[in-house]
Amino acid sequence: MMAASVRATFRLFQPLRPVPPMRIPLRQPTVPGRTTVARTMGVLPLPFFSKPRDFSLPNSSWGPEMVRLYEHYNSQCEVEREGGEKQKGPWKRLPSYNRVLKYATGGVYLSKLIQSKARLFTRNIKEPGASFEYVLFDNSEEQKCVGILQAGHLLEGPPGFVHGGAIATMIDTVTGAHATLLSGPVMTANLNINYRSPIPLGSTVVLESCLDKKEDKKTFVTCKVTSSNGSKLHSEATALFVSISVCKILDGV
Ligand SMILES: CCCCCCCC(=O)SCCNC(=O)CCNC(=O)[C@H](O)C(C)(C)COP(=O)(O)OP(=O)(O)OC[C@H]1O[C@@H](n2cnc3c(N)ncnc32)[C@H](O)[C@@H]1OP(=O)(O)O
Repeated sequence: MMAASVRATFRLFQPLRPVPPMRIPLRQPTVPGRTTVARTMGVLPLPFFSKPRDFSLPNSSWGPEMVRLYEHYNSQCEVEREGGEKQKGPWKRLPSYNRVLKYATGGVYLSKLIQSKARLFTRNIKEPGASFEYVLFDNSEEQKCVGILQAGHLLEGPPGFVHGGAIATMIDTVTGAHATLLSGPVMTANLNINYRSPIPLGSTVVLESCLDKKEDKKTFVTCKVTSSNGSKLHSEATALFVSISVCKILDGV
């Protein structure tokens, strides 16, 4: 019964795009001599619904390079035409939440129904600036996705530098989000990374994911991690994502 209702809710799934909150019919008590009136309620009471916090907006832990790069891409999300009219620009900022499924269903605590303590790995540390501070921007025309990452002190690997697993996590996150935008629900099948130069802890880097090719269920992307001014190559990667059916995840794959 629960699995069926979860599956029904999942039909609303739209990767990285919020859907409006569910409107639930609420029955009024029947008044003698009148028919039952149904009205709708905006959202269900807590704990089932709440407004998710977008973690990809600037906070006080962001350093000048992180802010500069954010503003660089954010200013291209909306452009002003000659008459002062605003229109969509080439880039789109992707909002980010600490529960993927909660967001995908417009605030429904779907992941609570599946696993109450589940949190997105890259958004599970509350202290701002301590781990992954990042924001993603997508350029659908150029089939590119950019991630700006400020790597916090909890991501240490070699003394003073970022852990290779943390770098892999961010590459997987940027390429995974990109592949999802390109192909719908996917899972990482293969990720190959060459680490070229270490990333100093606390620094800001840019991850650029580009579509290589699509073949049936397979989406191939490449990714480069560079210093914030682009002068140093830190890592380069290739990744393969395979399209999956969302029901497969619910059935335990
Ligand atoms: C918004 C936040 C974004 C975060 C993104 C994070 C993404 C993740 O981390 S996902 C977690 C890590 N990944 C996993 O756990 C995946 C585990 N693996 C699986 O579930 C499955 O093996 C899966 C889904 C990848 C592929 O299974 P399945 O759907 O049965 O694919 P299958 O039909 O066998 O293969 C499809 C094609 O892909 C190819 N393929 C599958 N796996 C691989 C692989 N590892 N390497 C190379 N090719 C592969 C097959 O050869 C086949 O190719 P072709 O069509 O040319 O014959």
